[in-house]
Amino acid sequence: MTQKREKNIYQNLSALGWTSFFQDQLENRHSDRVATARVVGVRKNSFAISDGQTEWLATAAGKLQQANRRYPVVGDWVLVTDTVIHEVLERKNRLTRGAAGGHGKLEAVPTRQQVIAANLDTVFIVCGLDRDYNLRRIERYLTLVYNCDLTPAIILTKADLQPDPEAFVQEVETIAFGVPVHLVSARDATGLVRLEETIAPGRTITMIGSSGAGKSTLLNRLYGKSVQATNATSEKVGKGTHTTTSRDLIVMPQGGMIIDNPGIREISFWDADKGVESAFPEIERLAAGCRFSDCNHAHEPGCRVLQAVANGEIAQERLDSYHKMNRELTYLAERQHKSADRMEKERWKDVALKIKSMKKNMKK
Ligand SMILES: Nc1nc2c(ncn2[C@@H]2O[C@H](COP(=O)(O)OP(=O)(O)OP(=O)(O)O)[C@@H](O)[C@H]2O)c(=O)[nH]1
Ligand SMILES: [Zn+2]
Repeated sequence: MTQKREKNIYQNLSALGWTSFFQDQLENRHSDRVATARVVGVRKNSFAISDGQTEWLATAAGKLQQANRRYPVVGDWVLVTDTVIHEVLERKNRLTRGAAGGHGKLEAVPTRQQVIAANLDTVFIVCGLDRDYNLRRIERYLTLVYNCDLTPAIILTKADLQPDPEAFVQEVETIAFGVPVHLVSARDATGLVRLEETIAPGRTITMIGSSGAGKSTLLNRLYGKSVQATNATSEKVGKGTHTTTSRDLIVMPQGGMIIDNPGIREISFWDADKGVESAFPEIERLAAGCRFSDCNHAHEPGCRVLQAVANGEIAQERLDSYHKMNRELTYLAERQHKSADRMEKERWKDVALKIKSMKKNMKK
């Protein structure tokens, strides 16, 4: 490959978020037939991929279906020959949640993970200032994002529907602890300029929030024209249906990229390592002052957290929410440890059986 062509390719890819983290993975395996591309859309049986200049459809090689292989999701960097993806590069990070398990119940335990998007710089937690507004749900989203080791920003949409939208910002800030809270309206363009700064060239953002929170509308507004179908434009299809069906990565005129996700009804956790510390820093800080170092902040004497609830420093709902998520994450972590243990035991049982049959054969 000529140096000039290589430089051009690199420029196109870096506009899509390509960095040395991915480049390093290509060491020693350069082939002219293999191209690198980013997954920008997930269709039923294929993937839309782009190298920053051309976009085309590709399918995943059969071997990627194996359980221990990475299967492409939107935002992934892949190695592709013509229209076949045969490898998904290691991810810088990913947004995952638990899937399946009981329905409707928040505390239902998920049985497998669902990677929503990969290689992200910021996650927009989008919440409408209408019936969608729910402080406890924002807390849950924050916990989900922190547990995936990602950077959140909170976007409150539909500011135009409230006479005093700033009051909501103040309330959200009491649980956000330094996470930026943006107030926007797609009606009168409130807050859009400030938001644009976060969509800097090469950066990837994904939006999560319930159906109808205003994600697609916001994306269209930021883009300057309609690139994503919204509930309003597809109303004839029927109410209550999700408008966003594919998770598309859209390159914005601001230079960055936004991934619009279909509304998430159930926010089940999958990554549990981080616990709830990051999302409830004030409770963790107070907990250090409890009389017992293993205090559960339930009914123990000398509990600093319960004291704070009693004197109004911390809302009861906030503590309830803390307990609930803590229970979920602890249970999930234990279960994942157990199944990892079980897999390890089964592996050794296999090895022992193989040795036994080898010995038997040697004796013959
Ligand atoms: N008044 C007002 N309405 C808005 C605003 N943003 C979105 N809406 C309305 O809210 C409804 C839902 O907006 P969408 O953008 O489709 O919501 P979504 O989050 O993308 O929904 P899904 O694609 O189902 O996840 C539509 O009727 C929009 O017109 C806003 O800033 N102000
Ligand atoms: Zn305590």
